[in-house]
Amino acid sequence: QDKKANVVVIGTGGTIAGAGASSVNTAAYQSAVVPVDKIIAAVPEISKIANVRGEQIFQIGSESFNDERLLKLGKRVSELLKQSDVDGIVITHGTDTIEETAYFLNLTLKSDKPVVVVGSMRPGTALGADGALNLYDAVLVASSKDAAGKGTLVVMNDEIHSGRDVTKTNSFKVETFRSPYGPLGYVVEGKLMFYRLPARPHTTQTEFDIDQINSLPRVDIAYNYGNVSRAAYDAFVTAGAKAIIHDGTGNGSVAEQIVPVLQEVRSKGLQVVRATRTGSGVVIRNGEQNDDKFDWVVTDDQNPQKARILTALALTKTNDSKELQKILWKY
Ligand SMILES: NC(=O)CC[C@H](N)C(=O)O
Repeated sequence: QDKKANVVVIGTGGTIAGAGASSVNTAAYQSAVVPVDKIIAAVPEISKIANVRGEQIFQIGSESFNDERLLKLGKRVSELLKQSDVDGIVITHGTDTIEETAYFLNLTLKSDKPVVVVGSMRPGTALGADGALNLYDAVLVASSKDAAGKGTLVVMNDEIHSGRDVTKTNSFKVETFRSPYGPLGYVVEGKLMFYRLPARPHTTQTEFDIDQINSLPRVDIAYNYGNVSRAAYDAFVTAGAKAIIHDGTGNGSVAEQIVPVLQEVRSKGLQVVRATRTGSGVVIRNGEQNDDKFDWVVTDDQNPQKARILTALALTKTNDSKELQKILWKY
């Protein structure tokens, strides 16, 4: 690179901003305590690859992300992306909900500039801390023209993932982020190596624009298991949900006592979205249940938490179940 890129690192908290009482605390520590400027300063190698400045937007565990914070983050990223003196963005983020934030940004940002979400599984104080290298790699990706136009990316553990696909699969290991179809590429020794491209529309190719969205309709997720009852569904209806993601067993199957509940939910105007709790695969329309008859919709391969994000965005555009189904299959 002849000229160093300008990258803004937005701090939101998480373990990458965490600190433990001792170096052997790899999994027990306080997250979201180290300011973003201190996290950047701890990796002086970064100044050789980019001009970086930090901006602290939140200092939270990512489990505490809500729609309001998601919108605030998205709007700030969008604002920065419009500045000619900003070439790329890195967001330091707790890993628990990275996949939701990354999918949301992937669907709503209107820019080709690289946006990279990064976290760590061990705090900076731990033996084998992974945050410094992850941050270095994230800045590298955010500075690179090769990463432009590929949607919002998640960089962790030497891998570059699409924000659409990536999901956290292990509660404590460094090797926790996986995409069902593999990462888009690697970052090794300061080099980006891409092998795949996202097939689904993202960022500039979608109908969702963060600048135009000021609130998200309430969408809840009802987890299913043996002996499941209607209690959660009723509570979500009472709370004012506009859609319920039925986090179903297997292929989004519905227990016999829940079938009439979902019919009732739909008759009250809420959308019913069948998803799978298995962690992978697509839910087949009219497979386990007659979706045509009940006017329910199915997820494609989005896990329930990603389906919640997409459904909420879809409901800002339409409340027609056929349109919603098309959107779930498109993105
Ligand atoms: N590894 C992590 O980042 C987890 C810490 C915290 N629960 C969070 O998601 O922010």
